[in-house]
Amino acid sequence: MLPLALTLGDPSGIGPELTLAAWRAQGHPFAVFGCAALLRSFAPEDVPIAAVANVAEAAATFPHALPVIDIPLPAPALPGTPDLANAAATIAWIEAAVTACQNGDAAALVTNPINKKVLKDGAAFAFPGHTEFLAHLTGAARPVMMLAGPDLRVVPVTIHIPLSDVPRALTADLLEETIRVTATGLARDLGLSSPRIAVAGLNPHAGEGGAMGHEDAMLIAPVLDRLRAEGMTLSGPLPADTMFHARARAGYDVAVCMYHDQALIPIKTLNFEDGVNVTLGLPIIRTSPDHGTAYDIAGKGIADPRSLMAAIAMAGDMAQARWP
Ligand SMILES: NC(=O)c1ccc[n+]([C@@H]2O[C@H](COP(=O)([O-])OP(=O)(O)OC[C@H]3O[C@@H](n4cnc5c(N)ncnc54)[C@H](O)[C@@H]3O)[C@@H](O)[C@H]2O)c1
Ligand SMILES: N[C@H](C(=O)O)[C@H](O)COP(=O)(O)O
Repeated sequence: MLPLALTLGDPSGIGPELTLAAWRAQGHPFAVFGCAALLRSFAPEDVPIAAVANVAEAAATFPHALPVIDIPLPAPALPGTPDLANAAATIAWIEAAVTACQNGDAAALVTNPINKKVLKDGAAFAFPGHTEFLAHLTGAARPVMMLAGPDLRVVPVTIHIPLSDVPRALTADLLEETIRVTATGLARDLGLSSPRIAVAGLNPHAGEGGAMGHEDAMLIAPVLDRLRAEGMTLSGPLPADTMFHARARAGYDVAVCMYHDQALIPIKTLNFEDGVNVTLGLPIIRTSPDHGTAYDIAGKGIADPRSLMAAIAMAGDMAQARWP
């Protein structure tokens, strides 16, 4: 199978050191889209760094050196101290890696964490994160963020918007499209042909019959009724505070939640070390670790590589399932 395309992410975050650890693990082969000089600057002797011309060359290189498709940084990258001058290169790594996937040179995209504000301030990055940027680059109409771990899968319907904007952003169309993309993605890439989908309410106690809000009964429930009539297996709108204990989780394959933290608090509580961020609804496969740039520990050699390694493994498994 083809190698993966791995982007280095924020060069001052923990992505570079996690990438060295992922290469040492010698899991699914990958080509790094990043800066060879940066990686050489702190790679130990047992991790040789080799600049390669393309992903195909990376396949032969990977067993004995970390292959890098080199797009050099303009400024030194100090761990934990981002430099806005490096924002454009960070974005260029993502663009080049997506092109490699679109050209069929790479099997899937795995992205190390970026810092959205650094990219916005340093390069006028106009997107809330990878999810929306990758949809823009690939022409995908409705990208869906899913966080998947051994104990839970979650999908936030609304993502990187202020909590105060959630009720206004939560439309029947968005909810319906998110559920459809989720069901399709689980069937195509994760072998769940008729996924059991639990849907959270927006309000406390799912609105308490209207006493604590109307979105649950007036917006969410009619969408679920419509999709159930098509044959989908859906439960909800459920009170979110009793959806995530072990017995509740045994009753579904994925939890669709109304906003970012309603989804990400339970998954990062249960599976922070090995959770994976998967973007559904794209024409390419994309995974990412479930964590961010972790400036507070960058360069200290204590960052846990397991989430990145899980993202690499999941990307390889999804590619194998899609193109056996
Ligand atoms: N996939 C992504 O690109 C992605 C994901 C999440 C957050 N972010 C971005 O990262 C930046 C920082 O976000 P944050 O502070 O909310 O979250 P964070 O995940 O960077 O850090 C939260 C805490 O978890 C710790 N942590 C994170 N990853 C770790 C690892 N692998 N091993 C050990 N400890 C780890 C950090 O040290 C920190 O104490 C923000 O700009 C955010 O948008 C990007
Ligand atoms: N909300 C995501 C998480 O906590 O993992 C994170 O910001 C990544 O978003 P993108 O994949 O859109 O960059």
